Amino acid sequence: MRYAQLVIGPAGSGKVTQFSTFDSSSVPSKSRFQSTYCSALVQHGIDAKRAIEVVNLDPAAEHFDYQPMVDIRELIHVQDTMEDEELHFGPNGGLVFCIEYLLENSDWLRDKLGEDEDDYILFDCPGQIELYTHLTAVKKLVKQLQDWNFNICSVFLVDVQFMTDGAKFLSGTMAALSVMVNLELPHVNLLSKMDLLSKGARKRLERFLEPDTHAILGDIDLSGSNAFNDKYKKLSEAIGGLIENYSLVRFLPLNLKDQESVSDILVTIDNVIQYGEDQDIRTRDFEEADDDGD
Ligand SMILES: Nc1nc2c(ncn2[C@@H]2O[C@H](COP(=O)(O)OP(=O)(O)OP(=O)(O)O)[C@@H](O)[C@H]2O)c(=O)[nH]1
Ligand SMILES: [Mg+2]
Repeated sequence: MRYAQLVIGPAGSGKVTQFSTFDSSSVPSKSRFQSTYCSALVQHGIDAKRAIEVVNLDPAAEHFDYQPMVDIRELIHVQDTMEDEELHFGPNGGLVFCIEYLLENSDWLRDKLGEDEDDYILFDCPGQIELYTHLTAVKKLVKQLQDWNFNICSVFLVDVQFMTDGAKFLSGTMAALSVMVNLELPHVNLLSKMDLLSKGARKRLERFLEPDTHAILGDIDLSGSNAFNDKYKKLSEAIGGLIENYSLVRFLPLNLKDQESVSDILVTIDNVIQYGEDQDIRTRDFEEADDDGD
């Protein structure tokens, strides 16, 4: 088995692009702040003597100091699709084309990934939300990875600054739900950039973290009765009910400045993709044998 996180989320949510604060040759340091999810996880892995690799699937990524294990830009760059005489894509169509091109050339990816057992890989994806909410290319890519023995889960990052009031929280939740329904993968939602919230904002957010629709709806201003408000209220309640009844969408706060937060998230995701279970079984067997006096 191999293990993978598909790291997705809107542009700027903090998935990876900048590795500028990351220096892979440096000594482990618990205090240095890693500015994005992937770099924080890689650094956490180094501190814990655990190999966590990154594969760059963002064909528009500019530059990073860190060398990813595989880089889609070696196969195709979004610039290629925009400058090509026939294709002439804009940046968004170009991104979609690149992911489809990767699918058509999946042998390239398979060879690059190799076949090492127990690899643990973060796939950094582009921040174009349509790729996850309704297009099929990423879904097909996931299927490929599963065929190549990857236990994979999607990790959806949302910038917490866009989630601090009821209405925003509902819309972020709906985005997460669309991704979950489309990808059909084990799924973890993260609120990134927790370090940027004030104490007050953090407190307000806490009410939303356990899915309590009343808290969320109470936060939406529906005072004053008019035709729009009445309809809007009904709609919000219906959406709230959907979220509550299915208990589907939960968000975990991620604070990259807090090592404990990073390690809690990693443990949660490891459980989801069953990373480490084989090792556990092996230890347990060993302990049982020991009890028998062997
Ligand atoms: N303070 C703070 N800043 C963060 C955090 N995570 C990311 N950032 C910053 O947010 C900005 C956007 O982060 P990126 O990693 O480029 O975002 P992305 O999700 O990869 O975006 P796309 O590649 O456009 O899809 C960068 O300037 C990061 O340094 C965080 O946890 N805290
Ligand atoms: Mg990025």
